[in-house]
Amino acid sequence: MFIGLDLGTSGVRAVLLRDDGSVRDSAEAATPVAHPHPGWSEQDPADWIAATRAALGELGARQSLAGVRGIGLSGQMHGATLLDESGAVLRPCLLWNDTRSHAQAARLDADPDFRRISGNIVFPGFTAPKVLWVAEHEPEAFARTARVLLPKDYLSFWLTGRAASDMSDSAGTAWMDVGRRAWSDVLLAKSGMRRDQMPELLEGTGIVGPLRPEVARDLGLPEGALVIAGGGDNAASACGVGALAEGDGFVSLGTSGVLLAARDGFAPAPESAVHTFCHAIPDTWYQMGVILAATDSLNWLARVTGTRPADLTQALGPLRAPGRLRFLPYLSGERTPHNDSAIRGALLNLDIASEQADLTRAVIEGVSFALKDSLIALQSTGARLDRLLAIGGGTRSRYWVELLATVLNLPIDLPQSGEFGAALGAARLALCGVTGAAPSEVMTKPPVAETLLPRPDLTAACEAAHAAFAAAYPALRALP
Ligand SMILES: Nc1ncnc2c1ncn2[C@@H]1O[C@H](COP(=O)(O)OP(=O)(O)O)[C@@H](O)[C@H]1O
Ligand SMILES: O=C(CO)[C@@H](O)[C@H](O)COP(=O)(O)O
Repeated sequence: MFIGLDLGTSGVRAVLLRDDGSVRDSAEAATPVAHPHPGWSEQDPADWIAATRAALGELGARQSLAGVRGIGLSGQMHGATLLDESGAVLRPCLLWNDTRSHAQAARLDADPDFRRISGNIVFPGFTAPKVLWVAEHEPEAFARTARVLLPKDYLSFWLTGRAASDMSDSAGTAWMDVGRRAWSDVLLAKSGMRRDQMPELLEGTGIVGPLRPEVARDLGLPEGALVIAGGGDNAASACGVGALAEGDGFVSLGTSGVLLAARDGFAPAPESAVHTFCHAIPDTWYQMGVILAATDSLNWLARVTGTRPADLTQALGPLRAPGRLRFLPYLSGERTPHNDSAIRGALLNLDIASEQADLTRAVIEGVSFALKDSLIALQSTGARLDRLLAIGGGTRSRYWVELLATVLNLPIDLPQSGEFGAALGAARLALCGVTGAAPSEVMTKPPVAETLLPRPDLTAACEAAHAAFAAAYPALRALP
């Protein structure tokens, strides 16, 4: 048996896989996020460990974990976890949606070597500018930094005692030569870092090592079980839904919104503000557009209206054409296509008659229009997407998925209920890493429960509303 552990922003999810690759069970535990100042987003790595314990504890209460041979990891990308010489955490992890390092990111991005070697814009969410922010604002913590680890790699370090990362997650640091799948000494030096502060780089199926005996006992796992490097959450999700080759892709409605296209080769296009990263399997890459607040936008509305996201979407009834109420989902700034960490969200055309359901529709329309901007950016790089598979918590709303199919003008497949996300991908990477099975055999596409087609009666209205949405960004940006 194999376990996949996905360290998401909102929690840790554990999936138990049988040796034949089928899912036996899963469990999850929540992790808090702190926003001590506007634009800041942090987590305490101790909470990741507590949530891992809780999720595995729940799994172990229902299933025997004695036969587990491998544990694969997946996680939210880009976070900077700073450790001292002894391996102790120096400060809370600065997360992917923390935009405080915009000035440092702009400075690094102005040096053409970063885009040339890493193939990507240096977004404020990436790891390098965050560590530079620490160097400039918390010099004592920086001086004591012996190692910087991504969130799932910190978990891997705690599990095994070895500091290792995988290509797909490390591609989001801005320190990597993404085409050559190696750390770039040039980019490290230009951000004041040294190679000895970096973890060893493995492919996603690479073996990090066996569990530390005390950790194995703590988690109720067998002592010989191997930890497998795994992947950043989007690459791992791609493994979970079998998006491995050109033409395969998915849309994810999670905290962030992601539109991902698998690519056979490395074809960077930083000017489009899409991300070009290594896939979690060798010699493969992918491209994606990322928006920073997808279900986070709905969560914001739920919070301020004192309700729950599911209650908001369940109250919607059948799909309607977008009205004039417009939401710009830039609550945490935006990556694709604007690369603008200073921009913030907006509600336009509020009316005295606007109801809560109108706000809900406007929010999920705004997120869908932002994903359309990502699709346009992806298509400009030559990525081909004829249909998409939809994953993430937001897909529990059929209204949202049908709207998205209509806005993107692409058929969207909804997988049958069950596991198909990053935790499954991580477990599949563990299976391949331990047994040597070929990823193409193991990482199959999920059975489709339903395909939602663009609604021809609503496509023109969605196109017009998207055009109005796109025109609002420059106007919003120009405001003092
Ligand atoms: N019925 C629903 N309709 C719309 N959104 C939902 C529904 N149920 C849950 N969600 C959203 O799904 C989110 C969690 O999605 P998930 O993909 O697990 O996020 P992440 O991986 O970023 O932690 C919740 O924060 C919530 O906003
Ligand atoms: O920043 C990115 C990708 O570049 C995000 O996709 C994070 O990796 C977080 O993902 P979720 O918690 O929304 O799954």
